[in-house]
Amino acid sequence: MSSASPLAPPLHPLPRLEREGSIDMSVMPTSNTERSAAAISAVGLRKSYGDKTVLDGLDLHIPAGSVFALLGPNGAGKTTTVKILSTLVTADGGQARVAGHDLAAAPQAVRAAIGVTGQFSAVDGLITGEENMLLMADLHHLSKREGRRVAAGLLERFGLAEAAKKPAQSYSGGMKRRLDIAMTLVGSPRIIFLDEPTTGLDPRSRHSMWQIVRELVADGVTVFLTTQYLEEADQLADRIAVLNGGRIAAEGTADQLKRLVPGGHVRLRFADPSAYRSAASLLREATPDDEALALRVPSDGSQRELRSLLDWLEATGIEADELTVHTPDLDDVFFALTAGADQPALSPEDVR
Ligand SMILES: Nc1ncnc2c1ncn2[C@@H]1O[C@H](COP(=O)(O)OP(=O)(O)OP(=O)(O)O)[C@@H](O)[C@H]1O
Repeated sequence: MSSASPLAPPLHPLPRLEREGSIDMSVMPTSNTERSAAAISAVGLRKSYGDKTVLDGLDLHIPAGSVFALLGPNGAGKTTTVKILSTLVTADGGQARVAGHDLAAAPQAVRAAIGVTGQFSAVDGLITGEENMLLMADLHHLSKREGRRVAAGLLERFGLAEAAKKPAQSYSGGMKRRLDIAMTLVGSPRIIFLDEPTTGLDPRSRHSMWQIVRELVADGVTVFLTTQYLEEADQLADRIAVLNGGRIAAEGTADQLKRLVPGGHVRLRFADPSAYRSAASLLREATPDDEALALRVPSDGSQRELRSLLDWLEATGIEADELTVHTPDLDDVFFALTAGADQPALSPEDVR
């Protein structure tokens, strides 16, 4: 499996949208032969339970060595996607390749290349953290000596060395999650699925989990993350996809997604009241704030729009003392894109 830099340019840039227009819900193209090597790719994945369609043609392309976050409201099908891609559940239709292996034709090879942690924890509470690790080492057919070496190293790395001889059921939620990930790493997987890894954790444990993810990625591991926390996706993911109605409603970097919803603006602040007044009279689309001597100019924050604003200021000889770009946050994007899901959806205005 070749690796690709997480800093590679966007594989399928989102289309530019009309500023005042509605959100483009179109699915981004995913079957492009010019793509870089994928750790995970899927085309047209489908899954129904009874007459409920959970996945209705899911397309994915996740470059090796990157973090991909799948967001979606409760019941959107995030866990179902993880279960399919990790061979725990079979899809009704579509194709997927994980670590270069076809999911349907070579599920054993897929299983050997991946690790899965999250909502279905593998931790046995009745035995110690160390015993859990050694059990894992046995499952991976490591020799006793090698198993002890790997277990000790991982327990140390995840801050569990002191608690190693205590039963796992005495661990805090954060410690259990760390043990779960440590157990997954015994097999040195190149791809890890983390299904809601920080749900229920306090902020400190959440940050320590984020650090673990960053370290995994620095080691070249590909991380497929599902999360309810938009900040988590924002912090960790190279690319984020929002799952809604069984399909990917939008996909891109956090910044690209934020540009999808209206509400972004540039704030120009002036020290000189006369400069402020002339700018306000010329920039008709701007919302003035007389008290702060500031103008709020609608903008998607793109380089093109910023350049045209700066060019305009230059041409008119108006000098702003401060220019700040404000993009909507991921909450805005999430609410806007998942309107129509099972629970009441809010418009971007409602959440601003
Ligand atoms: N084994 C099953 N049998 C029947 N329905 C199922 C089964 N597994 C999942 N579902 C249904 O499929 C839908 C998607 O479930 P899934 O757990 O994938 O959602 P999710 O996005 O992970 O949600 P959450 O954020 O709440 O964990 C839900 O409506 C769920 O009830």
